[in-house]
Amino acid sequence: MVHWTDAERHIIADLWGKINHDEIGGQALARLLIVYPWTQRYFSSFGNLSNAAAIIGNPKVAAHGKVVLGGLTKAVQNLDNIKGIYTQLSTLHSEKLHVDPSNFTLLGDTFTVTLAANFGPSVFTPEVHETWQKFLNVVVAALGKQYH
Ligand code: HEM
Repeated sequence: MVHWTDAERHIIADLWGKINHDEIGGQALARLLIVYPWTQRYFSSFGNLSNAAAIIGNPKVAAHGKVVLGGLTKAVQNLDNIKGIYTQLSTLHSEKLHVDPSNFTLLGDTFTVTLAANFGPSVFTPEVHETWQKFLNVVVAALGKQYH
C-alpha cells in the first residue's frame, strides 16, 4: 500500500484547493490532443480537432476535461484507496474504450505541464512537483490495474 506523509497529504489538498476546477482538466486534455496527436483517435465523436486552436476552443474537449478532473478529484479525496475507487474506471478504459494504458502517463505529463504553466514556480515548486508526481504514478498504476 502507498504511504502518504502528512506533508504530502497537505500538499495535494492545498494544490487541489487552488486549481480552477472548470478549466484545468480541459487545458490538460487539449494539450494531450495537441502534443500527442495520435490520442485524437479515441475522441472521434468530439468534432473538430484539426488544429490547436480548434482543439482549445472545442466545447466537448472542455466538457470531457471536467469529467476527467472529477475522476482525479475522487483520487485526491481517497488517497488511501485509489486502486479501489479506480477499479471500474480501469475496466471501462480497458475493456470498453480500449485506451492504450501508455496514454495515462501522457495525460499525466500534460496535467503536470498545465499545473506548472498555471501556477508558476512560486506555487509549483520542486517539492510540490515531487508529491504531485507520486500522486500521478499511483493514479496511472491504478488505472492500468484491470488491463491484462
Ligand atoms: C488521468 C487519467 C484519466 C482519468 C482520471 C480518466 C477519467 C475518465 C472518466 C471519469 C471518464 C468517464 C467515465 C464514465 O462515463 O463513466 C472517462 C471516459 C473516457 N476516457 Fe478517460 N481518463 C483518463 C485518461 C484517459 C486517456 C489517456 C484517454 C485516451 C487517450 C481516455 C479516453 C477516454 C474516453 C474516450 C472516454 C469516453 C468519452 C466519451 O465519449 O464520453 N481517458 N475517463
